Amino acid sequence: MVSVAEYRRIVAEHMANLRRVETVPLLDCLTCTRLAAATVRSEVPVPGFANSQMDGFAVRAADLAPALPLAPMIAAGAEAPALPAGHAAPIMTGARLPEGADAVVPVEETLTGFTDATSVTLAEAALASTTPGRFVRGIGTDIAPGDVLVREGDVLTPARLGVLASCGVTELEVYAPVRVLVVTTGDEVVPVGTPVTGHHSALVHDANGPAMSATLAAAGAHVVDLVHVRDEPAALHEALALRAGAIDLVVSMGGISMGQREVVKLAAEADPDSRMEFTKVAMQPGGPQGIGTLAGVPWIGLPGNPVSGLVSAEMFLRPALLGLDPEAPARPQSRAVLRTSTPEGSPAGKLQVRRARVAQAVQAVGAQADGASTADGSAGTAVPEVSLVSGPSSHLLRAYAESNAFVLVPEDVTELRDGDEVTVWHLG
Ligand SMILES: Nc1nc2c(c(=O)[nH]1)N[C@H]1C(S)=C(S)[C@@H](COP(=O)(O)OP(=O)(O)OC[C@H]3O[C@@H](n4cnc5c(N)ncnc54)[C@H](O)[C@@H]3O)O[C@H]1N2
Ligand code: MOO
Repeated sequence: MVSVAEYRRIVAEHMANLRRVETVPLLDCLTCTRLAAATVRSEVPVPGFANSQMDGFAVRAADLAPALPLAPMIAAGAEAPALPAGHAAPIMTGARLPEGADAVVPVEETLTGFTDATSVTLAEAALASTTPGRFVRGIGTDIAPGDVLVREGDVLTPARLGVLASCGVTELEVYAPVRVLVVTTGDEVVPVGTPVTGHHSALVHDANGPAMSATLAAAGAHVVDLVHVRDEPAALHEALALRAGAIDLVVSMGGISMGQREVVKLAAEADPDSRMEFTKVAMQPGGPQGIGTLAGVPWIGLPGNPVSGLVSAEMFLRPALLGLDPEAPARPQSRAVLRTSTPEGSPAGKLQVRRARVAQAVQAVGAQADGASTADGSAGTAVPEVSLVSGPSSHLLRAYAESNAFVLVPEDVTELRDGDEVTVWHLG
């Protein structure tokens, strides 16, 4: 049996071989998860010019007087003629600060507002508080030339895309999305839209296909296609032959365990060039796993039970697609206090991954027993409480959908009780 840590390294290595770099327009990175393939530094300062933080009046702080004659108005995007000494210029948010001005008085701190065309009368607050730099956004205060905008491996989040755009970056090097074929298996599985009802029905709707495709896409993969194959190895080879050259990886679900009709295992046996390893990982759920090359394509074979597949993707595939350090937690990790009405078991020698909910309300550790706050008035260190959502079985997909966290029960822990401190991964 392979440990979870070891298998995570194996999957990371397998997936690292699939990475290709491409240069793409920034505007092609908006709708899917993309990873920067190189560090990008700014060549310019942002803001590129000193500008007003408020709608108001550009002034020189040293020239302040209860009433100031007006210079022409400066709109955002317009040129800003120099401010004559002892004057104020109406100025809009984002407009360039004129030469000679060093502060802005917001319109709310004037008695005349924008109504008087010839002068502005300042309120006491403006006279008392206006110092050089007040309500001015200086050159380079957000980004200085040479600042790192994104690092290799960074996800291009909305804010990072905005930062790149604000520096005028039009294209950049990213990792090409891994082109994945998602394969679901099993004679009992039918696509959504096909009825499964009836007295003798032994059919189930395909839950894995949509759930796994969405999981992979959210981690930056390009799901080229989703196909279902019956429990016939020839059908699997056929599906592959049809897509040869168009995919980098197959992620299959099901057909890898101990039965008599395990289609992925049988297809691997029928392919003399296949280099698939079928193994058991010391994890529950998600024990059976397959990895290697089948029909000439890199392959990850996940277990068919819907929760097993999704937990496997969370533990192994998502981190590898995102290029996360295999030694570090793949989600924000914290300790939490377990709340459970009955003791819960966990298999010895396996990492149990329980689906759970972290409460919004947090327990104030260090707060006094009567609920009063600590001597310094703070509420103490916040430790969240966590409750398990349903049992450990891997068909409980709805419970997974209701969860926002995993509780990771280590290999040497066989029982969980109310009040135990546990390790939690916070899912997105
Ligand atoms: N004798 C043993 N039997 C099993 C073992 C074992 O160690 N010894 N392991 C169990 C565990 S744990 C798992 S997990 C499963 C994995 O089996 P497979 O990967 O071969 O998956 P299947 O048998 O094809 O399917 C399992 C289960 O999931 C349902 N399923 C499959 N595909 C879908 C889909 N697309 N949508 C919804 N549900 C799906 C399928 O109907 C089965 O109920 O093996 C155990 N057995
Ligand atoms: O490992 Mo199976 O994935 O427990 O259900």
